Amino acid sequence: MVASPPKEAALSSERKVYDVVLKQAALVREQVRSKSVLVVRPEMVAHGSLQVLNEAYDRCGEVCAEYAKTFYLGTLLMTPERRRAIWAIYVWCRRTDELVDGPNASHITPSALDRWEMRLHDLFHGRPYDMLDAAVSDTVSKFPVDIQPFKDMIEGMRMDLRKSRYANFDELYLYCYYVAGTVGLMSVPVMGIASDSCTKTENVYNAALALGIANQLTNILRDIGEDARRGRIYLPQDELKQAGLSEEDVFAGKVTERWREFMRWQIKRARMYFDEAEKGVPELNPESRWPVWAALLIYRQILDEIQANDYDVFSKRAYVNKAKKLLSLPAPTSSSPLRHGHFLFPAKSGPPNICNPTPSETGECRKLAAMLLFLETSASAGDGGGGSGAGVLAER
Ligand SMILES: CC(C)=CCC/C(C)=C/CC/C(C)=C/CC/C(C)=C/[C@@H]1[C@@H](COP(=O)(O)OP(=O)(O)O)[C@]1(C)CC/C=C(\C)CC/C=C(\C)CCC=C(C)C
Ligand SMILES: [Mn+2]
Repeated sequence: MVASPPKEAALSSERKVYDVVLKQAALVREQVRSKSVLVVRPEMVAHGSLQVLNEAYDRCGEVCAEYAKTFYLGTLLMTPERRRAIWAIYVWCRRTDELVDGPNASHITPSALDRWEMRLHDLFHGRPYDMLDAAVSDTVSKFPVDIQPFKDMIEGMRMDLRKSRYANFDELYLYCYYVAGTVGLMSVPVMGIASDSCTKTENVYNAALALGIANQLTNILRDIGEDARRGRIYLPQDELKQAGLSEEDVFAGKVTERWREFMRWQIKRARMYFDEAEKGVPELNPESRWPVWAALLIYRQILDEIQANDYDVFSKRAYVNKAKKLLSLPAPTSSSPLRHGHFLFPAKSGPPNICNPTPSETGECRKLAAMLLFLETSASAGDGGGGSGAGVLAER
């Protein structure tokens, strides 16, 4: 993604990534303008394979429900077309992550990632390799999703293969863009931007990028102990040094006052990116706002849990239990939204009013009830993807 010839070498990662955001926003603006209103094209497959395609999407939904309860929870409120498109993108992202973070990761090589990128190119050109790829092929044929964020996520996996230390936040930011900011860029064309949105497209994409960065920074802070045990430290080396901390302190896993001070700053920065992301949610298609709010609210609570654990990310794994997930799905009153946590749900973008639902919101309430039921019955309280699991998605 980021070919930086010498003259651009001085550009910060945030600037380089923002150029990608501008390109993505321009692309989708052009595509939507050419279609005037984005019409999801009917199934472009012969009847026989329609059945296979539906099965493929169903499988994607099962994988998302199994590996990423928080994201799956969010998708239950989306329209069926959008929901299954996000499932397909989720599965592609999970399979990509599993190449370097799954049970077969020790065998992965740069050439295997090159082969994965060739498969990506094929599925974008209607030549899917297997049924899970076919769901992504169908998704990208219906929504103005560009290949660049997918290629950049693979670049993030190459970075994970060759790099286990990050000199400064600029390096870490680029990594977070590659593995997580890209998810936001992939998702916006499916989530859709509200027809009455008055903000620039790039502002929505920037918020999506910020949610990815915020999620990844949170994920890194949650997994410091786990990653250190694998010999990986994502925390910026210069910031550790400034805090009077060394790599040995990270490996020793002691919670000292210096460590607490260091973590307070890391958490504060992650929250700043969540704040940036919040600005974009009200600009999304109404049916996509709530899934993103739910994912944002629940994932951000991991930061609260890290603080509640007195910053002990070495012997404890911060997670949001089901009760707290349920509580974080606020239900604003009919007159005005409740003030929840750190922000007020602006009337036009808050979740469905489940106190005095209007007829249109009754449908939303049914969906919300489905979400709550899913939470109640879901086996574990895992957050996000809950790790790489049994590798059932490994590249075949
Ligand atoms: C409803 C919703 C948010 C849908 C997005 C679902 C989706 C496509 C998620 C893909 C996640 C994934 C598997 C990415 C592969 C790389 C990776 C593992 C990224 C990390 C995700 C969580 O991983 P996990 O919790 O499983 O961690 P471990 O593997 O156990 O260590 C990341 C932390 C990044 C996830 C990034 C996002 C979810 C960004 C989503 C952003 C949007 C949907 C944009 C919303 C739009 C606006 C305007 C805010
Ligand atoms: Mn992780």
